[in-house]
Amino acid sequence: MNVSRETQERLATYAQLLRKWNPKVNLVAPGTINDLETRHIADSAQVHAIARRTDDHWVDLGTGGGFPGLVACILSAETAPELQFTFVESDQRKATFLRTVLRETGLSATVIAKRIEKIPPLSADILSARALAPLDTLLDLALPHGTADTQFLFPKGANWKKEVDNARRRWSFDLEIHKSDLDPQSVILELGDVRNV
Ligand SMILES: C[S@@+](CC[C@H](N)C(=O)[O-])C[C@H]1O[C@@H](n2cnc3c(N)ncnc32)[C@H](O)[C@@H]1O
Repeated sequence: MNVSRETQERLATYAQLLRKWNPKVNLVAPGTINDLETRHIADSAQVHAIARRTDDHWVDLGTGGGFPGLVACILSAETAPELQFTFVESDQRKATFLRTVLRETGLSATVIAKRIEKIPPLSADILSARALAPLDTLLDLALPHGTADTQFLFPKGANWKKEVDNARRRWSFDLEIHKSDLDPQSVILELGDVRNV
């Protein structure tokens, strides 16, 4: 990754903490921990690369161990330092992990350790979520936290076409499909102008 030394150090601190916490908190599937940099972090960096640079507030729902929100936060400290991040993660131990990484990397972001359905609207300019729910139900969770202009960014696996077809039954939206550089079957769905039909 072509990033500054400071960003490299922050990513290394994050990876080190994740490896330390993972056996107890299950932040990523144990079988994928060896691919942390090449899989989870690189996957999240692709989302950051697509995100608009001009916005104020990025919300990541169901952040878990930090994908893609915390990686985007670390990378944005270099590319878009004004961008504010909010992570919503209802699991208290995972939320504590996220706060620990923020403290150890010297970054600030808001961590809301509550259920997405229970919190007031967040007015996201950019809203991301990975592995939280199928697109149809994901939009139920995400839309209350967006605005008319929100850029929705959802990494999806091999099933993405089916998810889009299902979602079109209840939702209309502009869609741009970004192919993943890491897995030929995976994509990042970029949605805009999302409406209930
Ligand atoms: C499968 S994990 C994915 C974590 C991360 N986004 C990733 O891709 O590695 C889903 C996460 O969403 C959280 N979650 C699920 N439903 C939620 C809800 N309604 N409100 C807040 N967090 C939720 C879970 O605690 C879990 O950490």
